[in-house]
Amino acid sequence: MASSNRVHVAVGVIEDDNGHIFISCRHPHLHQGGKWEFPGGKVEANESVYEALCRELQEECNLTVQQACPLTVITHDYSDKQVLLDVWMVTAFSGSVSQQEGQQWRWVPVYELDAYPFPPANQPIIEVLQRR
Ligand SMILES: Nc1nc2c([nH]c(=O)n2[C@@H]2O[C@H](COP(=O)(O)OP(=O)(O)OP(=O)(O)O)[C@@H](O)[C@H]2O)c(=O)[nH]1
Ligand SMILES: [Mg+2]
Repeated sequence: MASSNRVHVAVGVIEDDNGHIFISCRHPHLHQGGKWEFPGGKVEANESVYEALCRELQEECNLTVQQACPLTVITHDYSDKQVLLDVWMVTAFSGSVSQQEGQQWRWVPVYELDAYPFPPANQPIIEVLQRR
């Protein structure tokens, strides 16, 4: 499949003051359903990645991004879909954060991330976080 079919996704690793990371469980009917994820979603036309990150985190988590910086970029080919994950570390935010779309969610310490099944594309993100 041509690279233009690759889905560009803005992904936010949100860390609270205790060093815990916000994760939620994807609805079963979605792509990679039942796996845990970092919040985020597709970058729309005419939108920067940062704008997409802010919009998705507002929609999905009721979180207003105040500061974020790029963490890593991952391309991954699933059998049914090609993705480019543009992963950002959210270092300052406001809002009463929770998952807004009925998904299970929790804050977990970085060393516990291994205990959760994530989509295969996420493994490098977890490694980057654990190496910091
Ligand atoms: N949000 C998010 N998506 C991920 C992660 N890892 C990963 O492979 N993806 C993939 O990225 C793609 C797009 O993410 P998404 O489903 O959140 O997109 P979205 O919020 O715009 O959803 P929508 O299509 O319902 O509007 C999905 O195919 C999903 O499987 C992750 O950690 N977080
Ligand atoms: Mg999403």
